[in-house]
Amino acid sequence: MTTANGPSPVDAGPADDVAPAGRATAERVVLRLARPYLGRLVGAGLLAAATEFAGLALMATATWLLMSAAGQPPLDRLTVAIVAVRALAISRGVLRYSERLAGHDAVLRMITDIRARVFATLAARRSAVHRSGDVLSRLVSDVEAVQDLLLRVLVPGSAAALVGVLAVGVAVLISPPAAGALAVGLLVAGVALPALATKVTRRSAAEVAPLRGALATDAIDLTHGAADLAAFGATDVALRSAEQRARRLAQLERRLAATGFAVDAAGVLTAGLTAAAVVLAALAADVPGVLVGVLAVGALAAVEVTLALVAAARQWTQLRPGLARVAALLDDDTPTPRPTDGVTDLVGPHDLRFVDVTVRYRAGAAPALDDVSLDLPAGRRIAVVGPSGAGKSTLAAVLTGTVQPVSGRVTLDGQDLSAYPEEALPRAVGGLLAEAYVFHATVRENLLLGRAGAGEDELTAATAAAGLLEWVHAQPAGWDTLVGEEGGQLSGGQRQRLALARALLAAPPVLVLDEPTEGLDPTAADAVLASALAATPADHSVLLISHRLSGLEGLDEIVVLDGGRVIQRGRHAELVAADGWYRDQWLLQAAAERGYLALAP
Ligand SMILES: Nc1ncnc2c1ncn2[C@@H]1O[C@H](COP(=O)(O)OP(=O)(O)OP(=O)(O)O)[C@@H](O)[C@H]1O
Repeated sequence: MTTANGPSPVDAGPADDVAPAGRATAERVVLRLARPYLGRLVGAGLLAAATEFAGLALMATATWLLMSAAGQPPLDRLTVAIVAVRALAISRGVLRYSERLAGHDAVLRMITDIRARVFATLAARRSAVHRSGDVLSRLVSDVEAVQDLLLRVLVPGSAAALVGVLAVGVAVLISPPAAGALAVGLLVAGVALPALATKVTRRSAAEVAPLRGALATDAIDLTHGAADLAAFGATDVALRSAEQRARRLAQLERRLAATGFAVDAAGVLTAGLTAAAVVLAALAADVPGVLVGVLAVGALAAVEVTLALVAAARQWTQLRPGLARVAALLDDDTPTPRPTDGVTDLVGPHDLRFVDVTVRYRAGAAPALDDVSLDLPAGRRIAVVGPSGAGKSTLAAVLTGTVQPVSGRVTLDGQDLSAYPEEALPRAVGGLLAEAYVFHATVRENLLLGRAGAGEDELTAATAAAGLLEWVHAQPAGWDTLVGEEGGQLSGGQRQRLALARALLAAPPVLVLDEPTEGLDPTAADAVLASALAATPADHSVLLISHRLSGLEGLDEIVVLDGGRVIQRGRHAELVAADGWYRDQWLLQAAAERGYLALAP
């Protein structure tokens, strides 16, 4: 069955690696999210700058101390420097610790907030088309990208820039020409080299991110699909293509590492050349020998600190795709539709209507639903039938709000479905959707997902209606029987019955049943459909999607879809009496099932 949980038509969604044009840049979105934590982050930045400056001052003071001590001056002339060296060494450790504490505290608070938002957005966008491996790696690594942007790019980057400016300021007091040479060196280390690092990293980084996503998906496919791959003899091919991707990734990462080393070497060279230029400028300006030494070591240390900007730039380039995805996911300025007056009460019967609904999954593609109209007042029971790909599951997906029409209206009690808060809609419309998921939990827990707090009688009634009660009673653990990962310890039919029982227990006023008897033999299918319909309260409406035409005699209307269009509609008796798809299919299925039953022991 084709899963119709597609996106709103033509919506590329957050899979885009780059934030859509016209939207705020990823960094701006992250900064907006960071606003509540700005005070803490600025504090962390200042502490980081103080740490680096303490390190720089330590090197300069220690140099002064060593060079002065070589002249064997009276000890009291050195006392202040000795104390300063000790104080700076200790304060550097304390400052670094406080900086890490403040930075991580701010970022971890913020990340908790962002993670919750990402989960909420993904959950709300039930339409997300991404595959589980990709989503999983996004949840983990993209959110970490936000953390890294702050902790490894912005905080150390701004601290390095601040320390560079301070170092030049102090050098000016000793010798302006030496300060000029230092400024040039710092500009090379803090501006030119980071720009170069960004340029050389960008292209490979842009290819690395999607490759990592693809590899995560490969891992899921190779493990979850192992049995099918083996059955079709396709394991080698799948492994080969995964290995190919892994090799390409390794090649790109090697190239990234090599260019990274080259830029690092240029950084070391810059530090040496800057120190040499500072020394020459200071000597030319007749600066005393000890201070020349202090300037030389100070210049080396300052360039070293500023080189942190190279690492920050490199990191930033690698983080950008992830940041763009998180930003695209969270930068949704469209306000969540709030319930308008009178739409909050979703308990009780409802009147649902499709008016000229057209759905298109891709711009330019044929519509999956084409001008479809339906009336589903309270208590009415409709079946939607049609050949594979006719648009049946798409109809259910529109109904549950996972796919948005490109034109036409879907209304619940006269209000557009989109006017309802996403979290409230399932209380009114829901049921057994395509590819229902069975959780690795007990039968009871799987059922209670339909209605938390349901009593034993309700569990029994729903399970009996789905034809699973006998099986439950036959299990040693009864309701507490574990069903295995994705219901793997159940047969296909039992899994389907369990999902149906859960939908019947949930009993939303508009019950959607997408192929409720799939995987059951004809006799069982007829019995289960009849008991499921009988178990549904009379004032609840039902939209049944089925490829089987048996058991539809009692329904109020049968809508035949083909290529997204309604080609026939009416009651079963009318449709079998008229020429057309329904009659042909009915005769074919009846003959096939008679043959099946004749063969059955
Ligand atoms: N998520 C999606 N993205 C793109 N196209 C889709 C998506 N889901 C369905 N389609 C397309 O929309 C059309 C209708 O599909 P739909 O799943 O609604 O058919 P169906 O009648 O339920 O088929 P089946 O009986 O085989 O499940 C098909 O052409 C299908 O390829």
